[in-house]
Amino acid sequence: MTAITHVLSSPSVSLLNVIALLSAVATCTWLLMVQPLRLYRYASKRFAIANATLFLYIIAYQNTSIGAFSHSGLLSHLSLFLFALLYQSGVRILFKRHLSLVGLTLVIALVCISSALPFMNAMAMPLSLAIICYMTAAIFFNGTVIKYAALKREFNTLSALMLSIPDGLFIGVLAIAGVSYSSLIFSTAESIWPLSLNMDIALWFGIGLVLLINVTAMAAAVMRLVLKMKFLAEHDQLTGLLNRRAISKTLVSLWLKLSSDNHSATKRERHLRLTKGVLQHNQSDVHKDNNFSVLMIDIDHFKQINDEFGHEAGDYALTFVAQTLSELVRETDYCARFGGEEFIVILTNTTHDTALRRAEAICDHFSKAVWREGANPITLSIGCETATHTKSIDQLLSHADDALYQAKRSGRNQIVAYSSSFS
Ligand SMILES: Nc1nc2c(ncn2[C@@H]2O[C@H](COP(=O)(O)OP(=O)(O)OP(=O)(O)O)[C@@H](O)[C@H]2O)c(=O)[nH]1
Repeated sequence: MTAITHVLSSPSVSLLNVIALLSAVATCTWLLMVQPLRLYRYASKRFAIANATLFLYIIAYQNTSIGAFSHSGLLSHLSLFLFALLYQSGVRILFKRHLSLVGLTLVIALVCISSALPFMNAMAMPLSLAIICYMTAAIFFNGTVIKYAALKREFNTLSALMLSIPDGLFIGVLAIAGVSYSSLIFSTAESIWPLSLNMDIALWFGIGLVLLINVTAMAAAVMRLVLKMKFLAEHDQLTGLLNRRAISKTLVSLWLKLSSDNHSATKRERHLRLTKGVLQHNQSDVHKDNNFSVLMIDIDHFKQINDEFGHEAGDYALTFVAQTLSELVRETDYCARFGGEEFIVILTNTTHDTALRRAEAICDHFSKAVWREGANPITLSIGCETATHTKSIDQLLSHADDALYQAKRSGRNQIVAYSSSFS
């Protein structure tokens, strides 16, 4: 406690105080604001402890100016190593990457051995500090690579780069410090900061880094959270397919592409077309490449599956159908669970005849597929309708639904194309 009071009250370490304050605020933010949300609980705990370690580093660091290569200097570098270790493990948890135990053990062993060296031979201090700096940089580098790769995959290169720059700078500083200590291994120089860098600039740099490293870690956590929430909002929990809400959005965007002049339309015109359809357009307005067809699919006698094998088996059957459908369609097509045991497939760039052939192939595949030993194959009834800009989305869906109803009425396990005679 006296050491903390000493750091905060000493006028000669005012910038250091700012870093101490920032790391304390960051610790509290992770603990008091992120932690209670029960999101990324383990990662935020690691980030909080990492910042607390940084606070410890500052307490140790303020003594290093008393004598170069003192034991408190060693402690300060060790606490920085601990900070990197905790920060990196927080990043790993956040991005769900497993720890390489062999690599970690090797790094920790190296640091432990090098920390013990100065106690046996005082001249070994620069070597010891150099190793700790390199190992700290290596640990940080590992975390940064994981963070960059994950953010690049989930978002884009620019976001990944922006959120990794502070980590990169920190690695650079550690590497420079390591090189400086290395150059002192065989010299008798006393300065602990051999580059004779202006101390104020170094401290301001430190303040910026602490701030940025925490802000970018929080930004990464928030971005991942938003992504997770978006995924949950758009996907069916049981099957993992798109849900009704998401497929409706997809239908709107496909429909807008289909309508050749949608770019020139006003918002109100577009809304009217989406809800009511456009009757006055001629066929030449339609982009051939933007054709799409809708297959409304329903599992036959699904209630019997539940009754005969239980609800869990029913759930498995739904997952089986979802997975098989996803495998049977192209990557450019869309597959969604529309509700209960009803699915919808959107076949992009597909004309009516091709859609019927592909629906036939789907039905065929299911009638032969084994989903459970001893159980009859699952059969599907499919209603098919192809989009035109003269139909609204509601009309398109209701036509596909009418066709599906017709398939059920005609005996199930078949495909029916919509015909105006149904209405
Ligand atoms: N296991 C399971 N069952 C579900 C789920 N959602 C809906 N169901 C069941 O699906 C069944 C649908 O039954 P029905 O609407 O009568 O349809 P069906 O038995 O498939 O008959 P047809 O559609 O006429 O061939 C109901 O028993 C629902 O309880 C689910 O998520 N899991």
